[in-house]
Amino acid sequence: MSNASFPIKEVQLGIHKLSKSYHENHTALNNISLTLTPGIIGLVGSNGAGKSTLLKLIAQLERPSSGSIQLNGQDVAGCPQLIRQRLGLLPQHFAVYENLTAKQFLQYLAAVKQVTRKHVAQDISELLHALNLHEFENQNISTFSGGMRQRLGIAQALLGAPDILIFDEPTVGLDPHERVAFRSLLKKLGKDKIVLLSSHIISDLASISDNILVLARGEVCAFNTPENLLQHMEGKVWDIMVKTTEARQIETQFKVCDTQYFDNKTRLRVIHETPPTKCASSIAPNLEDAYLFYTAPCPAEAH
Ligand SMILES: Nc1ncnc2c1ncn2[C@@H]1O[C@H](COP(=O)(O)OP(=O)(O)OP(=O)(O)O)[C@@H](O)[C@H]1O
Repeated sequence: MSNASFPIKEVQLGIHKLSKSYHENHTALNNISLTLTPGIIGLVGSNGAGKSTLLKLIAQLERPSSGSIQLNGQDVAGCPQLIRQRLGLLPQHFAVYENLTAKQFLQYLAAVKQVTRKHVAQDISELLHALNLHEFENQNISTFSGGMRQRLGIAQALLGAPDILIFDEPTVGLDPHERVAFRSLLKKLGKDKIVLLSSHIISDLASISDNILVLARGEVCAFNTPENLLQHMEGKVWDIMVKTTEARQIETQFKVCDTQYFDNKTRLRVIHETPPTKCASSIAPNLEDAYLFYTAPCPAEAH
């Protein structure tokens, strides 16, 4: 497919049968195929599920063992620059130059990234404002708190107005106010950019993601809108109040996603296709239930 079939501003990433193995007998990512278009894609999965591996492959920081990535229909294998020049990246471990000020750091990175936009100084000033760092722009980064560093990391990813944004756990270290501000910034960005966002905090992704991508053991378990994921869970989440001794038995048979203890009773939130017990009542699902439905092993099967 040629680039001409896409509108000038539109960006599309095609991921085709992508696999990555770091060792002979361990596959970090197994045969993943996806099409990503502008919008916010929330990436979730347990530790080691393959989230960072997928993000690193898309960012052209690592090469796949097999499979391919296409930008607007063009295979990027021989030309990683195709993606790199349109990419903003906040890696999981973000390094800074401690002795530069926030403004100097962004100026330096703009030069490294060869940002050619006319008004780089104005862009930097706007980014410092958007991330609530303008008051500290002339302060050395060595004096910054963890949350301020993370915001600086987000600002540097946005330099040059890239149309593919990758944020690996961006909300780590942000206080609740900053999380809210970051979410509203993302909402604006997601209108015409592909924004890939990984997090362990499902509630952070629930309200802003256009689609949620669930990875487990290197494979895609689900890729759907939050609404469709919730709809799929209807009638599969149960509230059960039993004697504490009976609760133990239920825990060994079903996926239990919450447990509350009272005097001699226990309330369980259970995920199952059919009522797990006679006294189970159906309750409204949330995205955490959906996540556990796809990723948690069923205890009965594990035995
Ligand atoms: N450079 C590497 N060398 C060897 N194994 C690696 C390397 N990077 C990742 N892995 C392995 O690949 C698998 C997927 O790791 P990855 O970092 O992608 O998971 P993740 O979902 O991002 O996990 P986390 O939530 O803990 O960050 C893990 O088993 C991990 O140990």
